Parts: sequence; structure tokens; C-alpha cells
Amino acid sequence: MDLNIKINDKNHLDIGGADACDIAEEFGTPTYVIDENRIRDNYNRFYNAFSKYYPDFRVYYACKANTNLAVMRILESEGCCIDAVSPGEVYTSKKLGFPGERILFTGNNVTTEELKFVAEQGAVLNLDSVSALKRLAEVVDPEGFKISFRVNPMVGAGHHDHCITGGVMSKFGIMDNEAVEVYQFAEDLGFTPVGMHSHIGSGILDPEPFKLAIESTIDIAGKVHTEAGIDFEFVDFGGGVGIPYTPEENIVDIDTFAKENIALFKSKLEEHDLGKPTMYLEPGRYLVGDASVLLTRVNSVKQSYRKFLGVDSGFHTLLRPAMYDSYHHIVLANKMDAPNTQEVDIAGNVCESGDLFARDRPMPDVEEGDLLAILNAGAYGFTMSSNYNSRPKASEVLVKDGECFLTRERETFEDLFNKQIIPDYLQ
Ligand SMILES: Cc1ncc(COP(=O)(O)O)c(C=O)c1O
Ligand SMILES: N[C@@H](CCCC[NH3+])C(=O)O
Repeated sequence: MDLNIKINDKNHLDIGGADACDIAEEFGTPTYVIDENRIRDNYNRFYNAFSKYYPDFRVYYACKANTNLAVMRILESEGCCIDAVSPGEVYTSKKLGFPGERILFTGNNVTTEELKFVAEQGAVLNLDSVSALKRLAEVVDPEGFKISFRVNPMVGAGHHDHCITGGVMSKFGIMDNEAVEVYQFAEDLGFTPVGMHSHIGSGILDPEPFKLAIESTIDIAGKVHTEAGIDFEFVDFGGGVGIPYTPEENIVDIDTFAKENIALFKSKLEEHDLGKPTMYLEPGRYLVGDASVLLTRVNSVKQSYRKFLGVDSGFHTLLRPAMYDSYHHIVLANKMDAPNTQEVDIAGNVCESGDLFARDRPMPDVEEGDLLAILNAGAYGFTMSSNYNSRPKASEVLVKDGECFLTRERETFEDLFNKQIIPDYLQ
């Protein structure tokens, strides 16, 4: 089993050297708990695997996965760069110390004002349409302005249909067969196109689609090089590397993955005489997914037509099970040695019948007051949470070598009033 689970001598879940039960006691529930060392390990394992075979390599953290400020500072301190998808992510990254040159902005359906803002921040713009290109030309001086384009490599993969971003159904990128024309047009406008980007999807454990994407993207880059005379400073293959969520899934052997992909990358570069552009990858889930758990307490055990364990969080806290039917492994954090004795449904506190973390899940005997830990909650967990049902958002705690730091206060009812204005006549 490749799930990241550690147990201490009290038979409690250990997170980064801290006891899950103590954390729940001190900070309450629901709380996301993030293990700093695990993020650092994930980053270094990933970076070292690729840079060993191709030193001109950069990691752009897809910060949409987790924008906790401490998480971003940790990755900044490791020398990581940022894949930003919105002006808000660019703003946050800049404020946290990432220089513009280390931020790649890959927006989709962005306004002209947003393009202008991102350009003013000094981030590198990776454009997704001819419309964006034309509108960027209205708000910056294109002369010598470096840009890149996201292309659709016509390869797609992902753990759910919603997470496949290449192929004919995808809203992302320019078409492979218009690339030459678009790069040429960018040059005609005065821009200096220096990069090409593709991203096929998210949550992929199978190495094959990545290889197909490398082939297809470099074939497109080769055509653009030959026919439009573009020299590439970088090629970016996006993110998407999955992590095991179920006990049956295996962690990606990142060294073999890197070795094979880099070998293919080099041979494709040679085939098209593309020189030695820097290789970028944009992992999100791989860096932060297994570094965090969501602690949630069982507040009711109900035997109805089925047996339900009711907990103090819901899909407003962790959306993935409800949105993608995603499996998250759930453990009884205060009795880690207890054997499974039953199959139960684990339900949240939102007023929707789809608010379930698990159906028919083998679990030990669980009592009200017990503590559950929902594993692999570090990617697309807090960032996709909401205030649905007027539920305040969870707190977040960072653990470093057993020491705990509150990095986000739990919201209060007062926070539900933030930014709302009741017109005078209704006061
Ligand atoms: C452009 C881009 N890069 C990187 C990522 C990160 O994906 P993942 O978290 O699966 O690595 C995404 C999300 O799918 C994305 O849209
Ligand atoms: N939100 C998705 C990943 C999508 C990534 C965004 N392109 C998930 O939780 O798996």
C-alpha cells in the first residue's frame, strides 16, 4: 500500500510527527493538517528525478491545488516556480516572493484588464487563444515582449471526464493545426514567442498518455520552428501526475517516469532540430496531495436502512467525492489498530443527499466523538471549499517536525457577512 499513513505508539494517526488527536483537540475540527516535510520531499523527489536527466528543468507548482500561503512559501524556499491560472494567483505569488520571471500565467477566457494586470506583474503570459493575443497587443508594447502559447496536443487523460483537458471536447489551448499561423501572427504583431505549452489533464497514473503528449507537442513545436522560424526557449508539458488514493493504487515510479520521458523528449528535440529548450512541468497534486489530511469528528451514528457515520464537515469542506465521485481513504485516527468490522456510509453535514465521503466503506466500530482522517486532502481540498449551507470554512494547521502552526483560522459566523451589503430600504 503506497498511501502516506504513519501511526504513533498510542495507535493514533501521526502527521509530520504530531498526533492527530492532539491537533483536533487543540484546533478543533474540521481542520486540514499539512505536513511541511512531505511537501519538501515530494518537491525534491520530483525535481531531482527530472533534473538528473535534463538539468535545464524547472518545476512550476500548479498552485490552484493548494494556495495556503505557508505551502506556497515552502515551495518558494525550495526554488520552485508557479503555474498561475488567474490574476489572483499571480498577485498572491508575487506577494509571497516569487519573481515575475518565475510565474507562468496560463489563463483561460481572461479579460483584457486581466491580461494587462498580469503583464504589469512581470509574469510570463502563456496565451490560450488568438483573441487573448490580439487583446494583449492592445495593452502592452509587443516589441520584444516574450510570450508562449498553450496548444491542444489532441491527447487527453484524467481521473474524471471533468479533468481531461486535451482533445476535441476541450476548451483549452489553440488547435494543433493553427499553431504555425498563430505563432506567425504573434511575430507579425511584434511579439517574441519563446514557449509552447500543453496540459492533458489531471490525476493520471498511467505513463503512456504523457509520452503521447510529449510526441505530439514536440511535433507541433517542430512544425512551428520549421515553418514560422520560432526558436523555443522552453517547452512546458503541464501537470497531471497522479497519486494513489486507494490502497490498491501504486505511487508513480518517478525516476523511471522521468528517465523515459526525458529520453523521448531529447529524441523528439533532435528529430525536429529544436536545440535544448528548458523543460517545464507543472505538478499540483503530486507536490501537495498526500501531504495533508482533513480531520473531521463523528457526531452521529445512525442505523437507518443503511448505517451512516455523520461527520462535522461536508462537500463544502472537501468537494472531490461529491463532484468527481473520488475515493479518499478514511481512517479512524484515534484507534488506528482497530480492525474493520462493518461497511458504512460516511456522510457530511450539508443538506444534500449527495453529500457523502464514502459509500459501503469498510470501517472499524466507530463511536460518536471518534476522529476520522480523510487522507490525500492536500490537493483541490481547501481551494475548492465553499460556504454552502452557511458553513464557515475549516481551519488549516501546518506541522513541521512535530510542531503545529495555525496557518488559517477557522471562519466564524461573522465571516459569512463579509462583503455583503443590505440595501438601506431593507435595513
Ligand atoms: C494548466 C495546468 N497545469 C497544471 C495543472 C496541475 O495538474 P495536477 O494537479 O494534476 O498536477 C493543471 C490542472 O489540471 C492545469 O490546468
Ligand atoms: N479539481 C480536480 C483537478 C482539476 C485540475 C484543474 N485543471 C481534482 O480535484 O481532482
